[in-house]
Amino acid sequence: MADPWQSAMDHAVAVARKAGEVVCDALRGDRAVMTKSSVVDLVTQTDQKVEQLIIQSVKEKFPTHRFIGEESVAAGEPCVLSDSPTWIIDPIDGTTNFVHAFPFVAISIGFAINKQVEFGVVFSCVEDKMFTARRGKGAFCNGEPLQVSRQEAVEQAMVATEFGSDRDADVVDKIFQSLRNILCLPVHGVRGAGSAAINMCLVASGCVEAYYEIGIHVWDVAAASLIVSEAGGVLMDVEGGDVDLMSRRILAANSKTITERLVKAIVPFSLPRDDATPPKKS
Ligand SMILES: O=P(O)(O)OC[C@@]1(O)O[C@H](CO)[C@@H](O)[C@@H]1O
Ligand SMILES: [Mg+2]
Ligand SMILES: [Mg+2]
Repeated sequence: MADPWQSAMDHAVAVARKAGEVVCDALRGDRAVMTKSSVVDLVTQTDQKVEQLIIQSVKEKFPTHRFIGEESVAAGEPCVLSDSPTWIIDPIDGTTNFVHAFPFVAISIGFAINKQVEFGVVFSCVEDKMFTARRGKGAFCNGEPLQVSRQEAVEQAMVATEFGSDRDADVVDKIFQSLRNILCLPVHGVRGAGSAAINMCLVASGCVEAYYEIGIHVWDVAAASLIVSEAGGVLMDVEGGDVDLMSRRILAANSKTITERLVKAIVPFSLPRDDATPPKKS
């Protein structure tokens, strides 16, 4: 039976590539920086321009579809995932990297129906790596199949995480406690690309065994969550329960064995859910 969403996925790949050209052009020019939730939570006109490019392009082909876009939510749109076909968009995942021309920036486009991600596209545009996944049909990078690492020993694992943009001392302390616990398991190393989407694609590619973070948003991880699972990986909450893409917490890994060791090391804390934050519009 023909895949009813193949044309939508093809469109996502095409518009992600076009958005990547805009981002890479902007990397060669000036990048006016603005701030959002804190002085280190950055946004640029390129983030906003790319998100509008993607949304307008999709609306022309799929006028009844819904959207969750990082910069639209920042501007006051609700962050609500209904059963309707919904595009979950991070126009630039890794904006801080983009501002500093640190070469790991991704356009992330997830597509969900009945609250389940059906395809995911992450374009790491400086690397020119197009990561894709369709539910039940595998994960790929530039058309090559992806498979998570087969390493089951955490002591021989590489783990990815990020420090996030919260500079509250208590939150930073918890982040560092987790980092210390994990380093001392021990693990071979800890890395961070500066983008949740790229970190998760590194899990799917077998380059790191796991990625965890508390502070992410649904648009950071929706597309990459399917890329990880279709590459044979597992997704869960940092405390070991089912993953909840609206919870602002995620643990993506190559195996349950690795996740079980990491869950014991991570110091959990909770943040307001993405779908609990009231829209800013009056
Ligand atoms: O605001 P952005 O760039 O879309 O995303 C923020 C982000 O890059 O920052 C975190 C690193 O701390 C990542 O987990 C997340 O993807
Ligand atoms: Mg992001
Ligand atoms: Mg972003």
